[in-house]
Amino acid sequence: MSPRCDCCCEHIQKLNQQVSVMRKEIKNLRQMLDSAVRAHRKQMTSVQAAVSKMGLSEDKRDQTPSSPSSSSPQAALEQGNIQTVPIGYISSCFSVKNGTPRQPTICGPSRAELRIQQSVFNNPDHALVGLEQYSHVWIIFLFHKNGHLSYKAKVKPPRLNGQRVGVYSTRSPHRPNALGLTLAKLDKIEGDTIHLSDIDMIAGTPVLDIKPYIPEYDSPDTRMSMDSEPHGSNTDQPNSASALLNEETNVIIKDERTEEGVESVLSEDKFETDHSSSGNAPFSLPNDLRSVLEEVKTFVTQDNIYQVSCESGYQVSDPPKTGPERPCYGEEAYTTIAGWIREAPVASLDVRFTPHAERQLAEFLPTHLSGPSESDRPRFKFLRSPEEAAAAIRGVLSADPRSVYRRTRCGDRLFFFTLDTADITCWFGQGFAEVLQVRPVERHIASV
Ligand SMILES: C[S@@+](CC[C@H](N)C(=O)[O-])C[C@H]1O[C@@H](n2cnc3c(N)ncnc32)[C@H](O)[C@@H]1O
Repeated sequence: MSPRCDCCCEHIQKLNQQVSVMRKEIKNLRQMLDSAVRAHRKQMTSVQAAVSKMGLSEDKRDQTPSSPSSSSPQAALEQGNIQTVPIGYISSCFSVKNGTPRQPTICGPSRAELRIQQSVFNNPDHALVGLEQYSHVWIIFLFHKNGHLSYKAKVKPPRLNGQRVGVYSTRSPHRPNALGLTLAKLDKIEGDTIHLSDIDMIAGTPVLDIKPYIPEYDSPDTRMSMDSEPHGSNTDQPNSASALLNEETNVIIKDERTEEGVESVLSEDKFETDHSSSGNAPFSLPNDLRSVLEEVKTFVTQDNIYQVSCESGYQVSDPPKTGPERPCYGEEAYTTIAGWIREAPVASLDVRFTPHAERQLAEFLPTHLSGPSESDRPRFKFLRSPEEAAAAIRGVLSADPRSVYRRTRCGDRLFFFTLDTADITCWFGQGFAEVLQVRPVERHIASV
């Protein structure tokens, strides 16, 4: 190889310098291009989100079969975008979120009224005709007091004491479409107004829909018992032992759902009453299986009802933190729920009243009583008596209504909530809540 001359070397050096400058420029250009692409993508995403919010998404518009004008109500409906119109607003014994039961079954005497708006129907009372035949109704409503509309994929249910689970495995109010669903007791209907109890909605809650609760449609265990009605004669019936177990499992589910005592649910009376009350013929077992049924009953009414192994055909208890066991036979045989619903890490509390609080509560007049001499006494608007109010307070407090933060960080602070026309003050100790004061809410005294 011939030796390089000086000028060649110099030239090569210059070229190398130029190459390295160009490399740097290329690198810079790449970086600029990358960030421009990122910015563009971001912009596109937000534009797409805005477009789909308006119901004008390109993809979806192409899929619309009958191509109605994209801004028509029909197109909006087909794209899943509807303008909701509340059919009415809840008046209830809970005025603020604090102290409102987290689920309707927590506090039986919780009461509410719902008046159907005339702006929705010319004759709102017509829309309620026939509903009086049902004992319970589903109320679909908006969590209108969610404050900020933010939501997260994982939430911390208060009963899980800080543990996180997917929002769709909970009844959290904070969800993309702030819709609530409550199964309420239908007390009576007066014209355009429905009177409810067992509710967990605050006053002013906009209601979007009402549907009758029909166990045969809404409750898997009832669906099973309908299927099993013709057991005595049906040749397609499953073998008798498994039919028996299936039926019995239904009984267990009823117990879990209603949280009634095991004994009461497993009694023959209750079993038959449940069926007859839902309009079905009473379920009857072949005689030779009755003794087996008795054995099964004795077995499941033992303390370990939820710890029976799958081999015996019963549902295994779901320990907190683990997923539910699947049914051992026939998927539809019974429902399963997350273990923490039944066995939450947050224990229920004993509730007590100080003598002072008891006296204050007794001062409240039952709703139906009035008289000039007693006009200075506070009166409930929804609750029927001080006893009913005491039961409601017990229901609310025994479920520990505090947020996880309050419970863990400032457990010794006083807790205030309003129930109907009473302001309640209480405090929490280890395993209990004590009501210290029950005072009338000023504004209600003035308006009654
Ligand atoms: C956990 S949610 C459950 C509601 C319903 N049963 C459900 O499963 O969709 C019940 C809680 O929502 C809150 N809440 C009730 N009405 C509300 C409203 N209109 N806006 C915002 N939060 C409400 C109260 O704090 C109540 O304790």
